[in-house]
Amino acid sequence: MTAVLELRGVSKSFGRGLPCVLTDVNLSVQEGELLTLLGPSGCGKTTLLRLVAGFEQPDVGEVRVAGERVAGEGAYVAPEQRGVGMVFQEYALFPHLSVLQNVMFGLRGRDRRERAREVLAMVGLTVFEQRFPHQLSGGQQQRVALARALAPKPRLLLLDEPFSNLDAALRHATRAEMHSILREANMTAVLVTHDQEEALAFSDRLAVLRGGIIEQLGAPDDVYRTPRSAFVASFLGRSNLLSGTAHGAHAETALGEVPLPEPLRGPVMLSLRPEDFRLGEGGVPVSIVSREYKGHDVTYTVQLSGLPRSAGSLHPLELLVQGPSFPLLTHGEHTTLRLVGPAQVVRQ
Ligand SMILES: Nc1ncnc2c1ncn2[C@@H]1O[C@H](COP(=O)(O)OP(=O)(O)OP(=O)(O)O)[C@@H](O)[C@H]1O
Repeated sequence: MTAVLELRGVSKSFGRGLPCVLTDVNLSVQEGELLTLLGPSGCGKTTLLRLVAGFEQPDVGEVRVAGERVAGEGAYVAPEQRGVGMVFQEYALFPHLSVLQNVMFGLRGRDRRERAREVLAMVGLTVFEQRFPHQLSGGQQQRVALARALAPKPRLLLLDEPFSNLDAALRHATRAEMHSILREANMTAVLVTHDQEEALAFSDRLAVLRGGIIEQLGAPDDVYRTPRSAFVASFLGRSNLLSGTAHGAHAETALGEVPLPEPLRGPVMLSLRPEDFRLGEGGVPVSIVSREYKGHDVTYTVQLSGLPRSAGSLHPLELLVQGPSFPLLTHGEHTTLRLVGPAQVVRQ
């Protein structure tokens, strides 16, 4: 099967002697796949999208769209020739054109009106076709932008933080709608976001970027359950990073013996998710330091009691633990803590 998008050994810097914004990026996206690029501000997400769109050129490596080399090794195909559509954070609609005219803009041929109406129906905006952008909500404007990007039947769609201008409730609804529209159209898309919840909910696979390097790539549940580095463990969800010494199937830690996913020896760093603990069901004694009440559950910060302070640390070990929202535990309360989920060995 030919990948719709393929990046091979792509590196990019913005001037001689300046550090690489992207380093040796290899990535392929299959037909109908929704892939998310996730990472902190400045890690190179937008630069990667701009390279795919054709607004930037790689220093090294190549970009292929549907098997055709569009950049690298002397090749350069202009953005408008790549068959790549884009949706941005700011919807970039023409304020003086109606919804229908906005979607028709850029289409050629006698059937442009029919095609525009077809995509407006796809995004559920047929009744608004004569309105102007300012007469629509943010979520509706974003759907017009999506319709406009889909209208020329692109081979690939790039979505750059498309939901970040919307408030929380609308962001959630628009994301779900956009997801089902893209699925229905069997569209191949790359989404850029720094929002981990969005990446987990939206994608078939996600790539976590750090300093221009893909640190981990995989299905959202795989990356969440088996982060390979301390950075991925902490960036995608919350994690407790705990050092220990591995003796085969177990590691000796401040929490006692923790089972390892595979036998190891020597110093290790473990990632333990807050939801993989139970409070009040035996284990080591702890006290509640603080709590963050979230309605459906609570995240407690707990402190291990009665343990010697770890070497070199001035503070007793504190851990994040997710618990049920009823009954609530209060500050200073003493209870017990037991690890019930798997520990993951991560590199620092
Ligand atoms: N045209 C440019 N000239 C020089 N440096 C640039 C240029 N565009 C981006 N950079 C630098 O490249 C790095 C990556 O920027 P990029 O916009 O790709 O990051 P990002 O992950 O999308 O960040 P954000 O989430 O904040 O949008 C940053 O350090 C930025 O300052």
